[in-house]
Amino acid sequence: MLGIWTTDRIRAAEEKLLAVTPEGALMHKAAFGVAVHAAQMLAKHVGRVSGTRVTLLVGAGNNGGDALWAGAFLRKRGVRVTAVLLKPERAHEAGLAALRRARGRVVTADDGWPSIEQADLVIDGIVGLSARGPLRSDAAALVEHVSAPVLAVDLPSGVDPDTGAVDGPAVRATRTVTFGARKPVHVLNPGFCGQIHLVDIGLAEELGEPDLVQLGVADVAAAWPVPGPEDNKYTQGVTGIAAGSATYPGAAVLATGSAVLATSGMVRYAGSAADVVRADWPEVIGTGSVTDAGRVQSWVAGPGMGTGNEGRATLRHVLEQGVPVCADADAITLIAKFPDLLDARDPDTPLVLTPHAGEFERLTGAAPGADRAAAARAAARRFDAVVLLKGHSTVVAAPDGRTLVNVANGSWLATAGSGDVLSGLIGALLAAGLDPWLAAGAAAHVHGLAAYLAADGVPVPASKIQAAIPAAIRAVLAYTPR
Ligand SMILES: NC(=O)C1=CN([C@@H]2O[C@H](COP(=O)(O)OP(=O)(O)OC[C@H]3O[C@@H](n4cnc5c(N)ncnc54)[C@H](O)[C@@H]3O)[C@@H](O)[C@H]2O)[C@@H](O)CC1
Ligand SMILES: [K+]
Repeated sequence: MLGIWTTDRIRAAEEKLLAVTPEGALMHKAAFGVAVHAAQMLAKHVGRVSGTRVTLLVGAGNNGGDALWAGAFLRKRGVRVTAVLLKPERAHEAGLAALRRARGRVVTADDGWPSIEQADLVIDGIVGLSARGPLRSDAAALVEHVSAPVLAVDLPSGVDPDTGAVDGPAVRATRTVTFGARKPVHVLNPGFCGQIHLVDIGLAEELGEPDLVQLGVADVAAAWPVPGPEDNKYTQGVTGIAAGSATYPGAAVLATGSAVLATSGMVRYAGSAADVVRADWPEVIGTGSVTDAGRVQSWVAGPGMGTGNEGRATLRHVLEQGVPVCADADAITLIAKFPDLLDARDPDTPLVLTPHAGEFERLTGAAPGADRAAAARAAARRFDAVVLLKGHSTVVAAPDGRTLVNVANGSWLATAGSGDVLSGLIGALLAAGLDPWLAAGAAAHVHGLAAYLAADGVPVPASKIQAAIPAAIRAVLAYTPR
């Protein structure tokens, strides 16, 4: 698993490291990394390094210090460097001296416009770990002038380091070079960060347990149920799907088919779309109602199920069965409307809720807000359930506080029926006995990958995302350690 640490934790780790490191050493390492990446970007965008123009946007803290030192290193490669100082009297002293020694130009913000407009590359050292609130007006004005590719130092200025929220003008970086460890902004708002590169400054030993994690492909491969010689159709779990209706069978077909494709276990469908489901998926055992569905090891309830009395009775029944439940779409709306439905649940059996922002608001009474990880964590505690909050970055929080983020490869998942596909994957993994937090995270990973493979750069309907599930699982399992 790849760790992500909040700024408080990073700062605490840095303090420990700073105490045992010669003064300036960490900043030199960080700035050297910035300079290397800047040179790479110049080579890529301009075709050469020497003779190009780089403009540094320099704030009053160490983030600006990094930019100034990087500028000094770039001077040695023949780059024409101009530093635009937002607070000349508070600019990082040693960094500024280094740039001056290297014969870099230094101007104030008022005189900075031409150099920003003419730059081949802009290095954003306005603000880093200590950023608070929207960019101040002088910084905001500079940011709005930038049209060249931007390399952000540590994180793009104007984007909140701990939540990724943007409230006003912000840097849209082509590349972000960060130090020691990734911060929440890098996974919660990757769109503003561009390509993210981590420069090792020796922080790993001091960091401790991460605040957020991202599942690596090897983690998903290790978790995904693969049958062994001893397994049969029951040992991989039986997934029950309560979804869709005779009038709207689509959700049933999407959720059920995805469960079929996810594992080698069995799938039962219960509802009025049974005939349509069987026509598409002959291996599925279909019944008209959850009451005569037979034994399952997990239920998926909700997609296209309706929010009337019938849906309510169905949801109550599946919650009473004492098996893990993935409650999606209409099931979330029903729980929001009738919270006592959750009384039917055995508190020791896992529940996974998969709201998008609107459903989240319905469920909890408040929109997720700027801090989506904190919102998901609070809802997970409140409902004693795994909460998967959908978005470009999907956050999955467990009641015990474990939180992972799944970053989408593009936005092709934002299409009708895509959520039904996800719920089927989660249900199949729950039936196979995976920890519910890992099941939701692994399903989100494969779902995103299937969308990416199916889309191949163009819009794609949910049925094609479903059809790409085997290719996505194949790609993931290629990472299984042998
Ligand atoms: N501490 C360390 O050991 C290291 C720190 N490094 C760099 O140091 C940075 C952190 O430095 P600092 O803690 O000095 O702080 P920053 O450089 O992140 O920011 C501090 C300055 O930004 C201003 N500021 C805050 N919010 C603002 C806003 N919304 N609009 C405009 N200005 C705002 C503050 O008034 C302050 O002057 C990291 O992001 C990283 O770039 C690296 O050099 C690696 C080593
Ligand atoms: K920055």
